[in-house]
Amino acid sequence: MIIRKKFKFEGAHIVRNCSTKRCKTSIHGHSYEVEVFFTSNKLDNGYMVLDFGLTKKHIKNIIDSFDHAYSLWSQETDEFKNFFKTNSLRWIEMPVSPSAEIYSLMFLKFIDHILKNTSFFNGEGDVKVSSVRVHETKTGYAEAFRDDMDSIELDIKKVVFSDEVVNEWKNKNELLKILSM
Ligand SMILES: Nc1nc2c(c(=O)[nH]1)N=C([C@H](O)[C@H](O)COP(=O)(O)OP(=O)(O)OP(=O)(O)O)CN2
Repeated sequence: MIIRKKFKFEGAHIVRNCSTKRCKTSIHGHSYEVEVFFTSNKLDNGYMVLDFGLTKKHIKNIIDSFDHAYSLWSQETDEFKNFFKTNSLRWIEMPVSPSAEIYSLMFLKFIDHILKNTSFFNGEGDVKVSSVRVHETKTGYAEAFRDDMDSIELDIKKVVFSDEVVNEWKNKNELLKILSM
């Protein structure tokens, strides 16, 4: 059985080295929709794969981190990076350029890590994230599956959230502990 929970964020970026000129040369934003798909080998005591409510804790925090935020590629120049870090409170620095493909793979990895390091107490089975679909526009999305997990090097421990982003996390200390595992 598979369930899906939808999240959204309003984010800004540049995707360097892509083919589309506007996309690679100018800061622009999207109203992203993120669909997260979960599977399990059994249903919990409420006959659910995973109560949707439980996804609104740490998983929602991670995706919402990118809301009203600039996704900053770590290979930008120091001048460019410093500009964002000194003039905008909400930013995320990431080791790979923020295409829709990368958002979907990165969220898949974060959610997989969170699920592996979270205990559930209502008879849940082996709950796994099976894929993450990131709609960048009304017409285009990317979807990352578990088989894609090692397709490119993307270490989530190298993703840096600005202080403002972290300080807005609900259950901040719990999530920081999970991310440090
Ligand atoms: N495979 C990908 N292609 C493109 C990505 C991406 O992440 N993965 N990103 C972009 C740009 O960010 C761009 O802003 C979105 O491109 P596009 O879908 O062409 O946007 P439009 O609104 O112009 O498209 P419509 O056809 O008008 O809906 C580019 N490509």
